[in-house]
Amino acid sequence: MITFPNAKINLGLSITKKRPDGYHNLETVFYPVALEDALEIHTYSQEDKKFALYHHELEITGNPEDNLVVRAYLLLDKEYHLPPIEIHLYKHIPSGAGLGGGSADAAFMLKLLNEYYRLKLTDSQLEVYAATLGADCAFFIKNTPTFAEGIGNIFSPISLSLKGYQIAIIKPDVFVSTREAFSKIHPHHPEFPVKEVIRRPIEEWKELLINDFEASVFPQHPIIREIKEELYCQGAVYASMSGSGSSVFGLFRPECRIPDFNFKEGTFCYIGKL
Ligand SMILES: C[C@](O)(CO)[C@H](O)COP(=O)(O)OP(=O)(O)OC[C@H]1O[C@@H](n2ccc(N)nc2=O)[C@H](O)[C@@H]1O
Ligand SMILES: Nc1ncnc2c1ncn2[C@@H]1O[C@H](COP(=O)(O)OP(=O)(O)OP(=O)(O)O)[C@@H](O)[C@H]1O
Repeated sequence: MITFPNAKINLGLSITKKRPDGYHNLETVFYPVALEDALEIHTYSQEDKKFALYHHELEITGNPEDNLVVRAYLLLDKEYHLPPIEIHLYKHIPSGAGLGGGSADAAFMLKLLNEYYRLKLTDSQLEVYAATLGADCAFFIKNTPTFAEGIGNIFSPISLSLKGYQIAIIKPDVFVSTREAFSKIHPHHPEFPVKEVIRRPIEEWKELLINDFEASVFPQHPIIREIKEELYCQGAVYASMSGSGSSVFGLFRPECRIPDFNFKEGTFCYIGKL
């Protein structure tokens, strides 16, 4: 059975408080984007080991047992004693991009196992499992535009549709550590709360909708700021870094002709429709 885990972008991201457990409270809107990995599982015929993981296309660092799809499988296996499986992960969403690729893979693995082995878990139950795998993992269970607060795990649905808009996602060949990015933030409540700005016309977002990580990440990696500026030069109605970087997205009106970008070699570029 196969599924297609998709990326997310953050529309606005305010880091409001450092918590005693070391994590941070934040406010953001998660919006799904059709940039997809492919994730396929089969019951494994050789029963001498629990799983075999094969990656294809983009590289993923780390040991197989640390891969989030494997962690998702082992989490459900602990409770439901699943058969051994063979996993094929075709990676197209770049890692360390702020696009939630690893979290999406994990959440889609939970949904896939639920369906394949008829575990009959509800979305709420799947969200509880997902939340133990990563801060923004639970979003990908329902995978609809969502306002998130808490550590990124308390959700309220929002009625926001960007249908018809085009999106460009550009990721330069630089890595931003999410943990390190959080450590450089001075948490504060925003002048214009994300939840309110998002209800305003998209033309107003440029001045009001802020990703707090940009202020600390741009000085260290000026190329990310340059990409954002280029997206505005090319006609984006709104552009921002996603998550803690290093990707930047630009939203373009349905009728706008997105040019062929000419970024440095090694830059990841995706152009699609919302
Ligand atoms: C910044 C965002 O991309 C916004 O969507 C996400 O909140 C990041 O989510 P993620 O990559 O799934 O993050 P995790 O893998 O859970 O956490 C990585 C590290 O980031 C820090 N972290 C993460 C989320 C959060 N609300 N506060 C934090 O301080 C913690 O040091 C944590 O060890
Ligand atoms: N299935 C997976 N796909 C990608 N990375 C994975 C996966 N499993 C574990 N990882 C590890 O997680 C790290 C972060 O990858 P991820 O794709 O989630 O990017 P991210 O940009 O940090 O996403 P986020 O928006 O959640 O911050 C990688 O460096 C990698 O070592």
